[in-house]
Amino acid sequence: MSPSSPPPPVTAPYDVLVIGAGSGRMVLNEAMVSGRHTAIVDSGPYGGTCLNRGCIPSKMFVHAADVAATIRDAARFGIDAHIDGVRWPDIRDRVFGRIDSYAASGPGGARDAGIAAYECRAEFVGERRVRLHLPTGGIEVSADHIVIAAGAHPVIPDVVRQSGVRVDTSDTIMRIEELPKRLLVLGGGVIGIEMASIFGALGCAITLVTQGPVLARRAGEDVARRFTAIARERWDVHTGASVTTVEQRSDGIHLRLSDGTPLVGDRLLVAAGRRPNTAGLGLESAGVAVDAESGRVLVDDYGRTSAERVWALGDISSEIELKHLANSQARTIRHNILHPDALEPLRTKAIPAAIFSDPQIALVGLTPEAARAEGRDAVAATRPLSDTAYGWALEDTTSVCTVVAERGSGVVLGAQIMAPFASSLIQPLVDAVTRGLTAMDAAATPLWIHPAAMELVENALLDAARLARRPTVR
Ligand SMILES: Cc1cc2nc3c(=O)[nH]c(=O)nc-3n(C[C@H](O)[C@H](O)[C@H](O)COP(=O)(O)OP(=O)(O)OC[C@H]3O[C@@H](n4cnc5c(N)ncnc54)[C@H](O)[C@@H]3O)c2cc1C
Ligand SMILES: NC(=O)c1ccc[n+]([C@@H]2O[C@H](COP(=O)([O-])OP(=O)(O)OC[C@H]3O[C@@H](n4cnc5c(N)ncnc54)[C@H](O)[C@@H]3O)[C@@H](O)[C@H]2O)c1
Repeated sequence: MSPSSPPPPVTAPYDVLVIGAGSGRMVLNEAMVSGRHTAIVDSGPYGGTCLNRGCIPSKMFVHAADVAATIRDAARFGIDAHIDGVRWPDIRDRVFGRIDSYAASGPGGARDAGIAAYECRAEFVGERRVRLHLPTGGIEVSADHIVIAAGAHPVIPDVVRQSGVRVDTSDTIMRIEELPKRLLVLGGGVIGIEMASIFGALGCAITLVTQGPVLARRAGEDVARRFTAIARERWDVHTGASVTTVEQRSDGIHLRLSDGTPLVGDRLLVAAGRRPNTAGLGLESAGVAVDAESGRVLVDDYGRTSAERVWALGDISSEIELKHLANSQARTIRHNILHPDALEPLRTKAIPAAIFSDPQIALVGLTPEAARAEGRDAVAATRPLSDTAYGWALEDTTSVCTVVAERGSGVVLGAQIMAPFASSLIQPLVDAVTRGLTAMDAAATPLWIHPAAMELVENALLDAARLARRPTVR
């Protein structure tokens, strides 16, 4: 079969059919495909959110933003430099020039690997029976196992949707034609912060509105408070705020907040959370149960839905929406389909996360508050990067690492970092939490390169080990 030709209509059942060619594609590796009749179907570009409109493009933009920020900051180091121009079309096209061709080759790549790849919407019409809405007409296929990996989409709050004003989401903002002078951002979570960091560094004036009291709430109270303070110096930040009206006027998009504050911008980016793509999937006819409130497909510890031999993974079923977790779930479900007598549970512990803002934020395990809420007797040691030689090199005044450890045993329960490259610096702490290492073991077993930024992590671990040895003061 040529890479671009569609698969022939099939009447015989597939052994495995995957709905969603984002993380779902990982289910169909060589071991799974070999000797089996497999298929994958996707209604959008292959590669899903991460490749086409999520992790990868956003981080490619983050790098361009970091370059701009470095130039703006250069005078602090005795180097006078200024930005002569920001060529947005070139920044954008560098990103999508690479990504779009990669995505376009997805179906062909799958076919070359022996998978029947369909490019259309899938809808359950019965127990492990799916209608494929091909442009040439619908066909029905069945499969012994079906994996639902259909992802999630951005939520548009009612007040915005009902206004009829054209807004952006993370699906569209990275492909716009020109940079807005003033960007309104609704939402102070991961996407809001990353996009504000990118567009702010590229020269847009950012106004960010969020419901919560701080930005990056999930990073823990201390980091969230520190990050919010930095954000307030750069952007016009409105916390604890809700939007009551949205209006398109000749001079831009106007928002009014519940306290009466008027705001105006050239574009409005809505980053108010995401909702699973269950609508139109026909899950009822397949007997797949969905949580009414969150809209997530319900799965057990092994990734099984309520329907026999129907599995689900990634953003459609997971409370934590991260690509590395979705990939891990795909690997586990693949194992579970191949080894029905030796099922493995989905990973639920020590799932790291990062916000690729400026500065970056990264976390794993418990925050000090979460440890307290779980009734743990825990200590928290916070170290600034400015205590290390690398911090001096950066003239850093804001970066910190907190290690949370169990009092007595010193076992590392969690960590939060706000620093340049926090998404990389966190990795030894991810290892410590995953393996249940004590802070002293994690700090003293390896040698740490001097004078690297990683000494921040070593120091915080040593502090946590010391604190954990102290008895509780009552
Ligand atoms: C802007 C942004 C930045 C992000 N950055 C990061 C990051 O840095 N790190 C990180 O870990 N995570 C990041 N994420 C989250 C990450 O992208 C997702 O958690 C991950 O991609 C989810 O994978 P998935 O396979 O569950 O869903 P998806 O990748 O969304 O795949 C679902 C696929 O199913 C298809 N589909 C849906 N319905 C149907 C249907 N009825 N029939 C056929 N096909 C269908 C869709 O077209 C889609 O291709 C980011 C997300 C966004 C939005
Ligand atoms: N670096 C990464 O790993 C990365 C990057 C981007 C996205 N993601 C994933 O995508 C998911 C979705 O991101 P997100 O930023 O859309 O969601 P989020 O849940 O992280 O943040 C949503 C924010 O919007 C605010 N909000 C919600 N409704 C609002 C309203 N009506 N008015 C004002 N504020 C409102 C919330 O208070 C919250 O701060 C994340 O949870 C994350 O898992 C990950």
